[in-house]
Amino acid sequence: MTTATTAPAAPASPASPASLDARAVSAWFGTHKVLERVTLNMPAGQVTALIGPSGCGKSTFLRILNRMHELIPAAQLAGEVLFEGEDIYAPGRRLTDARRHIGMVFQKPNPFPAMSIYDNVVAGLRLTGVRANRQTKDDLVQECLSRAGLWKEVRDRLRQPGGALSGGQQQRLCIARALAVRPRVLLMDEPCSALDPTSTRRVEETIQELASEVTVVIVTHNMQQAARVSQQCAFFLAEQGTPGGIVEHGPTTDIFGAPKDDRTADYVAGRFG
Ligand SMILES: Nc1ncnc2c1ncn2[C@@H]1O[C@H](COP(=O)(O)OP(=O)(O)OP(=O)(O)O)[C@@H](O)[C@H]1O
Repeated sequence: MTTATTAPAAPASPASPASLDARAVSAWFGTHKVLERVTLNMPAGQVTALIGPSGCGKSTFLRILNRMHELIPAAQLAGEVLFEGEDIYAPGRRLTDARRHIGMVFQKPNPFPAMSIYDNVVAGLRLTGVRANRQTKDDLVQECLSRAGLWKEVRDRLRQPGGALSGGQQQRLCIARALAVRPRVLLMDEPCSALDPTSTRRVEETIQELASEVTVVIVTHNMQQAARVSQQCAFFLAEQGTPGGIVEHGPTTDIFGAPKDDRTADYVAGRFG
């Protein structure tokens, strides 16, 4: 752990959820345009689900929301992403600030397998240059594992390796690790696709419990999951030879119960994709 005096101290309590606003976001890989002017408001303290067939640009859009897209060679983008009204791509904005405020959980649970459960949770602090003393770390580990719905299962074995947990527990450990840097938004890219139904349910419960504390944006192929966990839903589609875009977005109850566009109705009913 770095103790450099310039490093920010770990905040004592969770931050409040923040809004994200994508404005006319387009994206390319080389000359291949994969998103066309996507505009979407992701309200603070709500779960927004991104749904749509494979290849329509959902993951690309998600990566743009915390500046991960720009790490891919030949990747480009246009448009704005407003975090509480401020463009994360504005000149002078630091990549590390976007990453600290906007965390990410990936499809496949990726804890550091040989590192202890405890050290996995605090690992994010080091990566984002935040300093914390032992007591602060102890408190943070308990709090984040509790928020991720894992504390009761691991409280007696915090020194065991993260890799020894089940897949569902590993994913909740990754959520705890992401929460340890106090993000105000959490992006989740198909977080349950590698999990069995019981673990999936547990992670879904965790997402619902977190929602009032951190804004969640989740990509999912599972329509039931989108309906269960989200309040807002955006349906992405890339029609033959065209870049992906949003066909329809709004309250999840409307997208599933009263979609305005026939393509949305067909997709949520499982008639394609
Ligand atoms: N690293 C990359 N290099 C080049 N093209 C890419 C890269 N990543 C994605 N693409 C292309 O961008 C388009 C959108 O992909 P993306 O993964 O964002 O879609 P998706 O809707 O998330 O798909 P899935 O549901 O299968 O994960 C696809 O045509 C894909 O081939």
